[in-house]
Amino acid sequence: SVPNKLLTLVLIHQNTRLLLGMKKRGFGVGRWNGFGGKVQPGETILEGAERELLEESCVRAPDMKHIGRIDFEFVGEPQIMEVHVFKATEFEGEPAETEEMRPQWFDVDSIPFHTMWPDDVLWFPLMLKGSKFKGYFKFEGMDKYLEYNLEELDQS
Ligand SMILES: CNc1nc2c(ncn2C)c(=O)[nH]1
Repeated sequence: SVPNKLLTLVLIHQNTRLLLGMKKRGFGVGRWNGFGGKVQPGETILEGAERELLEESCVRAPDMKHIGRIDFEFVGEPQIMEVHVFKATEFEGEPAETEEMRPQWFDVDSIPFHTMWPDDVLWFPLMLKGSKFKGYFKFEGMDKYLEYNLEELDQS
């Protein structure tokens, strides 16, 4: 049994637009996604999310809130990826391209799901409407999930 790999994912959702980044290298290269990465030793998950957002997009989002957790299992890999999802509405600075990501605004009605992780189309609606959620996906390779569960959590 291997401890989960802690990862972060930050979405900036401002009125009818959503900030995504085109991943230029590494895990998920070639797909639009939120900003994030590994949580480092000695930092909280929130600190990791703030650090990755700044590193990958050049903006800060002090009002980001934890809105969900999705565990990803990949067939044949013992370590589960525990992704903590954060959402912000305000940000400071100008989104700018970095070595990791090329940021771009999308209208919430035209999110490029065909060039994103296949699970995103399932949980993005929950993220956009402000629900808190918990999910699990079992992937076989990078393009197919074999099973999943996804639940909205009570806000009360
Ligand atoms: C495997 N699916 C998936 N993985 C992600 C995502 N964001 C970061 N990581 C590591 C995502 O949206 N889907």
